[in-house]
Amino acid sequence: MSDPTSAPEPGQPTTRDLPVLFLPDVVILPGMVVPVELDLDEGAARAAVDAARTTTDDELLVAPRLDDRYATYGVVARVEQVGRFSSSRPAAVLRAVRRARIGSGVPGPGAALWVETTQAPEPEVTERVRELVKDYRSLVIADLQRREAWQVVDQFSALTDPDAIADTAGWAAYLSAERKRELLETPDLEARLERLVEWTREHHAEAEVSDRIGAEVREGMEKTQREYLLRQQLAAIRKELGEGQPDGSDDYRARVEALVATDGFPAPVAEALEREVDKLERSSDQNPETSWIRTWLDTVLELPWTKRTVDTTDIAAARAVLDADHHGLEDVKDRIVEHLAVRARRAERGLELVGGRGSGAVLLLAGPPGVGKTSLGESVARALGRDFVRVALGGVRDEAEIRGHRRTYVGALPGRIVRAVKEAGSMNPVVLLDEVDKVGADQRGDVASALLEVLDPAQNHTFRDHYLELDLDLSDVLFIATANVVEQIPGPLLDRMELITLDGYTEDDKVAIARDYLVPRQLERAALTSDEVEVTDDALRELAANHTREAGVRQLERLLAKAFRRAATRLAEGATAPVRVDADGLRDLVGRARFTPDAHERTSVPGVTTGLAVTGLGGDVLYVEAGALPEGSPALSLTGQLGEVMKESAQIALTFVRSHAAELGIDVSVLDHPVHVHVPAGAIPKDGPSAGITMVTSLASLATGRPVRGDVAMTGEVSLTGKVMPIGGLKQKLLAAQRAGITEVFVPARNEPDLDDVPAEVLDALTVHLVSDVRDVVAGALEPAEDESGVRDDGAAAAA
Ligand SMILES: Nc1ncnc2c1ncn2[C@@H]1O[C@H](COP(=O)(O)OP(=O)(O)OP(=O)(O)O)[C@@H](O)[C@H]1O
Repeated sequence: MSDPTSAPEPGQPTTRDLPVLFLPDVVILPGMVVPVELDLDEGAARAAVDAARTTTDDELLVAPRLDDRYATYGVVARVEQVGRFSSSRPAAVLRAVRRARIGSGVPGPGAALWVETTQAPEPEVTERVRELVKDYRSLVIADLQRREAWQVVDQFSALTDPDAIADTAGWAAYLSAERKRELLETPDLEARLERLVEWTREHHAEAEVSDRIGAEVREGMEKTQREYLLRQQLAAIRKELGEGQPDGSDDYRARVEALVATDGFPAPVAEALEREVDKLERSSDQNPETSWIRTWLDTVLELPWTKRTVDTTDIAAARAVLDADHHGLEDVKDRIVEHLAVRARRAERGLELVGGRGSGAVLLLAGPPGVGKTSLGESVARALGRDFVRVALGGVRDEAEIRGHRRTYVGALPGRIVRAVKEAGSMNPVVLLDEVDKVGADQRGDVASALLEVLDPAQNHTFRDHYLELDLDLSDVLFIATANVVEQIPGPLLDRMELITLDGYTEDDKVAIARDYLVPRQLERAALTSDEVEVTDDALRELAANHTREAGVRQLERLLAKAFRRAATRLAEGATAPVRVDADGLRDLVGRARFTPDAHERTSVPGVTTGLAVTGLGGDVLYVEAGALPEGSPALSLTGQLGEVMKESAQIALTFVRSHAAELGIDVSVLDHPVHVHVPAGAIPKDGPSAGITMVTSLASLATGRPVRGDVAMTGEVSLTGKVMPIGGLKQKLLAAQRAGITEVFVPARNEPDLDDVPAEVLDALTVHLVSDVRDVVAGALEPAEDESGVRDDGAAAAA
């Protein structure tokens, strides 16, 4: 046991007995100055401080109080001052001087507990220690900005002794009492610094992460708060201006939630809607994107995602609807009904519709204007109990019209297909694609290929509109296409469709259609009744024959409308009802007849022949004129906007006539002169091979000087050897011939089967010559020869 009152000899490892003060919760390291409350621990603190007064340097040992054992080390501390805290509780200020090992308890004066203490040896300052001190310093300095570190920095900026530097850890708020105790109990400087550096580095890294997170959170909060404030202000300004709800996002949220909750709502669409509403709620009103999002939401919300109508499966009832809406067209109605029956059956068996002709996928109604294609489409919808929409494709040049513009375009819209479905209000409407022959392919993307995707049952259950960016199921849509000229439909598109042709009506048909459908409808439009206006069949026939010359009934319907407007005016002016619309009175009501049979007049000159052609407007008569040109002109001049094929026909015809002059009874010298072939009307482009025999006849007529008979018309391709080859559109051509007042026609023998489609009424009115050699045409079509001299004179006249 050592002398408790003597101070340690310098340089000696000293052992002294000192009163001890165990402090709970705090760990004091050498170098620290701390106040201690004296009432602490039921007077034990006061006893220890009092006892310290009895030692040489007013010293005592301060050590942490542990739960499970005695601490092995403490610090020797000097009592600097005894007084009161500002709270007036008694306290002492202790300065911790050095580390000391705690030995066993010893008896001592006063109430205090005394122990034997051994001063820790002077630590060795190794190279490693210096490095560690450097690390520690730099870590602490890096931490300068951090509040937790300031006390430490404060303490050690003046220090040079590594041991003292290491013990500044006592101030570090980031070290737990546990760790500080460990530092206290590690007298070995190197080991102590190692631990300290490791823990400081750990803290440093953690602090960095938490700083970063803190900064991000702060920034985010500032931004949201700012936006919130701005929006509140904006709402207030709007309210002042009386502009109402500035931001309908709540409204959208509710609408979306209500909609996606409906049965069978497609999940991907629901997701997309929710995503967009989220976006809307996050974005501010000034953002241009906000209005795009709104428009998009409006579009998607208005689509009939889950709505569909139930098809009428009663085929007889469907037929009855078609019959009620349209006169005649028996074969067309048969085909439509068959198509519907197959569709219904496939649907019942759960079979998919497949593309290709006759597959039942898409109907194509082809024919001239006004024959009822559009109204048949409407009828089909009515027969099935489906909604009906018409999509006009005429003049569509841009793929985006079909498939929509991407949303990033200014004023972007969904394509026509999506708009049609929206307009229909159900997912299984009848969509009439009007005038598919008028779509074009150009540099802006291929309209036809977009349509292919729409019509192809293999693809159209996931049709993707650029604007919606969602899959739309079109597989239940019944597409019906219409076209005037089948040849102008892009091949791949035509391949997917089931073609039904409507060739036009006979005069009898027109009279019946007018009487049963057009007259009642137009009377109603003019607010007239059948008691007020009486229309005779003769008047209708006269209108169909001489006031109009068309395959369909569009013009006829217009003239009826005109007649009824006049009739209404007359009634208003006091005429007595009923006003009679008869053949004689037509001139007053609709003006003069515009079409009178003119073939006789046109063909009275040698070199002019009546041909038959099919145009976009249906069948028509067309005249081929041949004339001789003066010497020195090109051998063959062709005018009338003829296409390549038609020009070749003219050359073939000329070659044939020249080389068979003798057989045809022609003076070949006339044809040695240059020849001009013209096909009026000059403004309309024409093409095709079917005017071949007409050209031969014209040239033969020119060369013989014998005019072509005015009651004759013809159609047929010709070969260089004079064979007559088959042509298309026979029914339309014969209808046109009858309309034009022709009574005899020459047609290719190989077209005979097509005569089955021609209405009996037309065949009754026409004498049809089936020919396979053009010489028979020439023989039958030219007026009989007069005497030799007369012929020459006529020929010369025509040539001049
Ligand atoms: N067989 C018919 N029975 C009754 N009405 C008919 C018949 N054919 C045509 N119509 C009537 O003639 C009018 C013209 O028909 P529609 O507009 O359907 O012709 P379209 O062939 O579609 O012509 P476009 O090719 O110009 O579209 C309609 O009012 C239609 O009801």
